Amino acid sequence: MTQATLSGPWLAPAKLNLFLYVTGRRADGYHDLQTLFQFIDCCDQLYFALNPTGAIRLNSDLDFPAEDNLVVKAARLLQQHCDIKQGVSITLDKRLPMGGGIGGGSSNAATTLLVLNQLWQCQLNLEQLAALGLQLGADLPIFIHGHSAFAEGVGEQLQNVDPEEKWYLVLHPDVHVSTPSVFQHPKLPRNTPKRSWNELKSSDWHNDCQEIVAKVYPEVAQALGWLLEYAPSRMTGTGSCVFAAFDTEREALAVLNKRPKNLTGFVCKSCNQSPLHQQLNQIKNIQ
Ligand SMILES: C[C@@](CO)(OP(=O)(O)O)[C@H](O)COP(=O)(O)OP(=O)(O)OC[C@H]1O[C@@H](n2ccc(N)nc2=O)[C@H](O)[C@@H]1O
Ligand SMILES: Nc1ncnc2c1ncn2[C@@H]1O[C@H](COP(=O)(O)OP(=O)(O)O)[C@@H](O)[C@H]1O
Repeated sequence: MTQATLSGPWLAPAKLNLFLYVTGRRADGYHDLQTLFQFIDCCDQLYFALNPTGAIRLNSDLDFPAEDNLVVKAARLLQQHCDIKQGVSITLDKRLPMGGGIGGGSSNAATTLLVLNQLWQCQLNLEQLAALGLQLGADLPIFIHGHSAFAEGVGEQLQNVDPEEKWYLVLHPDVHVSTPSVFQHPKLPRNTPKRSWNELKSSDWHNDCQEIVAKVYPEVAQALGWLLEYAPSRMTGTGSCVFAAFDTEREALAVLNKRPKNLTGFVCKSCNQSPLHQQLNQIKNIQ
């Protein structure tokens, strides 16, 4: 595999939380969850160019400082952890909506860790990369892990599962929901009883954050109310995106095309192996 191919584009897929239950509050302020993660084939793209100077640079259209970007934080963390002398210029082609509960920022950071682990020859395994990633956010481990999972703890205890791969219509209400504000809300249900995967997989699926978020953000309530007319629908993560499953792309597109003008959305296919890990495996097979 040539260095040019390794430079990109590398995919950073989004995720859906097919269910999300808050089962307790921990002493460190975080909440224990039980959630089902599945990837979707909607992705940001990243490019990497190594340099000998040690500098880490980011090219992107995002309107906040590069130093606050999880991509730069991930590159710096790995560089320091492995005492790497090389630097990297990273180009981020942002396509995923931000603050929508589909994990774009965490996925960008996970792609950065996984790809730089190869390019800088750090030789960390997935477990070590996931532990490093967890320092940047609770959603990092699932993207490092790369397979759909039933997750517990803050999302770092992962059990591989294979939920049916469906077509999803995802609506993105025009609001940015802050994850900390949802977890700080006094009325968030925090004590849903823990259940086993066996029990959960055959029950109806819900999201414990949905009611609060729909109350605070009427845009989320409107999107959910509209989509529920067509199919069972839920919010992903702490919102703002809501989704419904369909058996075919055609059915999902037909509903998308009927949406009111003020709603944006997209249709995607879910997949149990992360599109990034599909790319990484291709490289392993070629090398
Ligand atoms: C809830 C989930 C479910 O997938 O989804 P998102 O909607 O954000 O994608 C995630 O666990 C979010 O993960 P992530 O977005 O990485 O959150 P973090 O940066 O680690 O946490 C932001 C803040 O949210 C709160 N937080 C987060 C996760 C958690 N299990 N309990 C919490 O109380 C904490 O106050 C924390 O400081
Ligand atoms: N590479 C990145 N992509 C998106 N958001 C980022 C990134 N780096 C840092 N952030 C910050 O994280 C916030 C939430 O990002 P995102 O992952 O899109 O949302 P969510 O956790 O709701 O899925 C953004 O509003 C932004 O302030």
